Amino acid sequence: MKKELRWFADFCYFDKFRSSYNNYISRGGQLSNSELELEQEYVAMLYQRVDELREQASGRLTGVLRENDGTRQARVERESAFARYTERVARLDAAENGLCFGRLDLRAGGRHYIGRIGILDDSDEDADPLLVDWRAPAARPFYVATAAAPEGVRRRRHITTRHRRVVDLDDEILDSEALDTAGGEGLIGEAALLAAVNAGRTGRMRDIVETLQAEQDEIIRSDHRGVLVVQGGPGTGKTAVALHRAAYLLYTHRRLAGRGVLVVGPNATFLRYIGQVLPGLGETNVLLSTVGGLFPGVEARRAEPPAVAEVKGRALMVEVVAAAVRDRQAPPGGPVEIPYGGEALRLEEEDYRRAAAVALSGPVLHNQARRIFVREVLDLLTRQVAERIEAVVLDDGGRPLDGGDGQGVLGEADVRALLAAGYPEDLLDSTEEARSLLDESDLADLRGELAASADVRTALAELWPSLTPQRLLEDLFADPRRLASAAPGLTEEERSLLLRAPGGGWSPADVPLLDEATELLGEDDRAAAAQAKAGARAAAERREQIAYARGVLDITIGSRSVDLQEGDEAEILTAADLLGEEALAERHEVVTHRTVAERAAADRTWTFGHVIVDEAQELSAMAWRLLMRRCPSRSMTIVGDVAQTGDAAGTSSWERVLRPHVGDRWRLAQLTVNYRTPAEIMAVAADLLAALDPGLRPPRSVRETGRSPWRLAAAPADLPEVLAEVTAREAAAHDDGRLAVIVPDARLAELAAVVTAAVPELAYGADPDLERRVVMLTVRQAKGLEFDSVLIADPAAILAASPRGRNDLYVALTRATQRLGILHPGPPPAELAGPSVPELGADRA
Ligand SMILES: Nc1ncnc2c1ncn2[C@@H]1O[C@H](COP(=O)(O)OP(=O)(O)OP(=O)(O)O)[C@@H](O)[C@H]1O
Repeated sequence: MKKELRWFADFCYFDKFRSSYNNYISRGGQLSNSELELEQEYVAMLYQRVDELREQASGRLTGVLRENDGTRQARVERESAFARYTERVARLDAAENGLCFGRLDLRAGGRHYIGRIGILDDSDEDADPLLVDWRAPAARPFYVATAAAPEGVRRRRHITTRHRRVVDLDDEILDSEALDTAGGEGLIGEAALLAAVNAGRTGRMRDIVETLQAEQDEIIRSDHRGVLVVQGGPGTGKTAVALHRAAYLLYTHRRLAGRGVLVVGPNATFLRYIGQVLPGLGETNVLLSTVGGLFPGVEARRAEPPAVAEVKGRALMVEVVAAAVRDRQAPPGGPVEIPYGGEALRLEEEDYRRAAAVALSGPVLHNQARRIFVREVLDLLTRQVAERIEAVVLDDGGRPLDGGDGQGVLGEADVRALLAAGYPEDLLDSTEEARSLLDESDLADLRGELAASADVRTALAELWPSLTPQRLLEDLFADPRRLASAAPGLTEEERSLLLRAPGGGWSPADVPLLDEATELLGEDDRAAAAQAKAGARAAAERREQIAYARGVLDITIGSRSVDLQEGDEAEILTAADLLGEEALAERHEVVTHRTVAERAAADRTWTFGHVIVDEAQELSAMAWRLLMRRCPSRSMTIVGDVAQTGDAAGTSSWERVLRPHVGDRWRLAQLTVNYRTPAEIMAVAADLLAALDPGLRPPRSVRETGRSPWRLAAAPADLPEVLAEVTAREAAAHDDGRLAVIVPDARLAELAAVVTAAVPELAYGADPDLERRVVMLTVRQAKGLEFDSVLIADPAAILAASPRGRNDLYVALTRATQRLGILHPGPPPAELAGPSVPELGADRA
């Protein structure tokens, strides 16, 4: 048997694929050369068309940049044309690899070629497209048609290309008659899938448009309205499906592009891992973020113990934050004296209550209410000062006192008294009669003086502070009394977990609290101060625009083949001079040049057209509140696996998570096939899952590898050295794949130090580089990722580290696409002592 066929047989042990192997063999394992050539011709024609389209779009882009009509209207039009052509070029670029990957031969005659983008036949408007976008309805049968339900398709062909060359064809005949006449030519589509899932990992997730499976396609194309929960075991393609759904929705509902799609993932490493998938599909109106990244201006880098994050994530924190705000509006507990004009003004508690009641009588937030409160208190203080003035210059009957000349005009003594009482000097100049001192405009001036007084301002700031969410939380966490008052529902011990000195930055679990606080506080007074800085910002923006313009020139002129006219070249090559960065910047001055994703990232109040949440089981109740605010339409796709929940604040029930926000108005879709983890490894994970919850069923693996996972015991003291040696051996034995060593949180630093000595290329740390061949991760870091080979060190410590230890170990066990080894100090944990993971002989150690 030929080597390739043996390789193929390796992957065809599994029953589901034995038939496709047999079919391949019965075809003689031969590809028809003439078929290959025909497809090559067609694919070459498609690439040529793409090249033409790209040239056209680049030429138009250059044209847009050369226009210099300075009217606002022209600038707006230019901006929109610029965005359109830039996006078009990006889409065409993104489609370069695997432009065309399928063909459907229809029972009714005719055929569709399926690819990454749609290409129309310009020469004949009525003709079928030359290439059908994978998201178009006409492409759907490519993913869902079966022999039993062929959807009008006679033959489905997978076309594999490499660098514009067709290298393989796989046909599936979906018509039983054709199957007979074709002499047993049968179902071979799975070969492309198996080739994809068996391919070596690169540290970057790939798109799966060429091999999407029916259950995945159904989810991707399902209605975008409402909340869709996609539950599936490890490796079932939840992340892949979520990302392809984003691409599908943006293609199908173009207006979504204006508001963008938010994709939320568990950490920065994961976001980098999936970061290429959507741009690779030509979609850019997507913001990838963690929950911690969704509060502009705050970088949530602070590390804190899981127990602290768990308390911060509880739904009860809604009340705590609200109470913390209310406490900042509490009466002072007695009269307040405010120095003014050499004497003290006095604010009774009752006065405070009255002002506060007025301030809070409408639907206003703390900082808006403050403005009303300040107005009320200033009115009150103004009256007090006025009364004092009157007491100085009026007699008991309200008549002016004799100023010394018997005419009722203020005398020197009166003026001195008024000045001492804080009455402004300039008002006294033209005054003849005390009563006239206190008309409306005088009172307004008097009020203005009060408002400007430093003492009055200090008192007001204490009575009703203008608060940023940061200050509210810092004050709250720094003061046990404030915490006790705001969080009576927490135990003493839980409150002490929240205590910390001000400063030191913010943690991811703080971000939903900051967001919650902002909702109650509203804009603080610093917004006004910020406006004063607007001038400086405008200048900075202008600099940014100029830098941008320079970038535009570089991109459009330097790196792209543009549609040059005769003699244009010299001109365009000096376009920076011709247009000038300044001039170009000006053209972009009125309308923003930032992408939807950039604008959304900078704006806390931005609401997205659709929100996708990955590893959604990990999110706390507070994080859900934040996300729901970002998506008032509740058009959401939530993907996760409640059996993989590791975060103490996470959930084991979608119902519990969603009920407060959407009641029972959500749909559940399930993914059942595991594309990542081979059956041998999944058997180990299944034992653990049964221990976790006998009701849970692991997903069915799509393949076997014929390789059993193994475990190896080490003396506890030797574990680091043994791990280093095993890692080095494993890395050397499979030098073309990615290897991950998954370790307990608490041992990362210690084990990394020893393993690095043996494997210097090891990546580890807060945000490790997944493209390195060998990486050491905690379970939390490994969540959502996958590697060709995985070593797990000290599983007992992973189990013991948290109440969700079994979930964590389940995650660790299901990261490998090929090989799994487990290194345990002393005897193995009971969960791993079964026959599915045999102990390695001493010779392998
Ligand atoms: N239809 C498919 N064709 C090819 N590869 C696929 C397909 N579906 C899934 N895969 C691959 O299977 C692997 C697992 O997919 P993915 O990471 O999306 O699973 P997941 O359900 O999110 O896993 P986990 O819950 O463990 O994070 C990925 O490499 C993905 O590309």
